[in-house]
Amino acid sequence: MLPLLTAQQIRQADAHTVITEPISSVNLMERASKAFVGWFINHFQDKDLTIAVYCGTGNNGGDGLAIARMLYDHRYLNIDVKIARFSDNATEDFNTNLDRIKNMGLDLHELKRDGVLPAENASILIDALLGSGLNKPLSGDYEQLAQHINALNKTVVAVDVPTGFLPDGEMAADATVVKADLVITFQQPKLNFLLPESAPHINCWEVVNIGLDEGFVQSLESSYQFVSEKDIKSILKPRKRFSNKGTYGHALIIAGQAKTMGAALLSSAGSAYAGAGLTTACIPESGLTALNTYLPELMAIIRKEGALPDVNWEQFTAIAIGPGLGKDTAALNLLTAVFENYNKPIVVDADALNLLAENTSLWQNVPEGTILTPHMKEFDRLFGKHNNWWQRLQTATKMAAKHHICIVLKNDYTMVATPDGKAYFNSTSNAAMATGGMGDVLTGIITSLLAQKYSPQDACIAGVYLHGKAGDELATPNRMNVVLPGRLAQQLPLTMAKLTA
Ligand SMILES: NC(=O)C1=CN([C@@H]2O[C@H](COP(=O)(O)OP(=O)(O)OC[C@H]3O[C@@H](n4cnc5c(N)ncnc54)[C@H](O)[C@@H]3O)[C@@H](O)[C@H]2O)[C@H](O)CC1
Ligand SMILES: [K+]
Repeated sequence: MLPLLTAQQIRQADAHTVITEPISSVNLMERASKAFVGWFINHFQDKDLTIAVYCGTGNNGGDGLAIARMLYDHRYLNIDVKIARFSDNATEDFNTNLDRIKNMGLDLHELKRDGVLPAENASILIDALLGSGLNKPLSGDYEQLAQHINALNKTVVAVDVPTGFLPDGEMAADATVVKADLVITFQQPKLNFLLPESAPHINCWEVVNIGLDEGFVQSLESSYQFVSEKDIKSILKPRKRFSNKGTYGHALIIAGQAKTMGAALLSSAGSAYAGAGLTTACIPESGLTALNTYLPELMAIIRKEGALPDVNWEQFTAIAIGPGLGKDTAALNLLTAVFENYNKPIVVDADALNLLAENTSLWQNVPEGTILTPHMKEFDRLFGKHNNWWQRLQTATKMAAKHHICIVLKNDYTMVATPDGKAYFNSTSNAAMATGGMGDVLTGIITSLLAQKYSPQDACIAGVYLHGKAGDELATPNRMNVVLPGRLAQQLPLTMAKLTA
């Protein structure tokens, strides 16, 4: 796992590295700038590019000066450096880099506090005005300059963090931020890059390693982790020789109404293709033909109107409830019965989440390790209205700890909050997957992994990763505009085989 640190923790790691490596802070700046330049020149290979580097007078600006110098050394000769002298303060490393760049033959301009905005002929702008040191929203000269840069509509590459973007914490919805086509960020993605509020400000980001002390970073025991393929490979267990269907558990999916059988079929397919030994769908009688036709490998328990189905709860190694279930009394009775009769973790999705939100007394019977899989609206129905995703992240970790459950809060970087108060951000999935039924398949996958005896935490982290990875494998090489959930389910055996090989 890659620990995701707050800006304050990154500063600590920075200071620690300077002392223990040891390396001077200006050399750490040199290393960071070199890493930026390495990525930049690989992707912008035309040395005739006209580049303007906008520098503040803090360390982000110091990076900007070092980057300009290094690009010039790499024979990018059309470089113009603009220094925003909006503050009387400058850091020592900024000043050192200013001394280094003077007399190199580059164009250096100073922008004063007089509000005159600079003309701009360059095609690429490097934003090194402010970075992770941002301590208040942009105002005055910085805000005007950021608005001016945005109005130019040029390609912007930001150093570490776009100017005005808060790396972590609650950011005002109307904050002025330099809009970056690309952010080349140091050491790790900043937490707010992973939240939807970043969408208007950041088109994409890349991480470059600047060699902060790994041991120290791990010792900070960050509450936030970024999940990588390596982590999933260590979670997933290959299927064994001499195993049989009993080895891989029996999942029960309680889902669907006459009109919403698709949700039951897709979640059951997710479970079957993710490898549960047996998958039984608990569905209304009207859905039986559809079930048998769609996937004959599935088994059925029929729900008759007005009666609870006769279920031998203990025969199932995992149970999911919710997709397409509806919110009528029958659905509520079923959910109540599941909570009362089954004391192992239960996957609660869709309508079952809404029922839980409306019937808070149900909470007392929620088994430990239970997994909730809400999207944003379901999450807010459960836990109250939130104004932004930072708030949702805090609530998710708090509620997961309070109720000893896992909460899978779905989005581009789906976060899994766990009973120990941590949050794991997923790194797979793509916009082609934004289509109805995708969440049903995810519920099936997580239930399947739970049935196969993965812990609730591992089932969530690996399930979310596999779901996104299967979607990536389909969408990315084929440049597919949309990936349908049923097709994604069929991809799972291949995705899982590659990760367990
Ligand atoms: N470990 C690392 O990741 C390294 C990071 N480097 C670079 O350093 C910056 C952070 O530098 P810092 O000097 O702390 O802050 P900034 O340059 O972002 O800001 C300078 C200064 O500006 C003031 N300020 C903050 N907010 C505002 C505002 N809204 N309006 C006006 N002024 C503001 C405040 O006083 C700040 O201190 C990081 O992003 C990297 O680019 C190192 O180069 C290598 C190690
Ligand atoms: K910046």
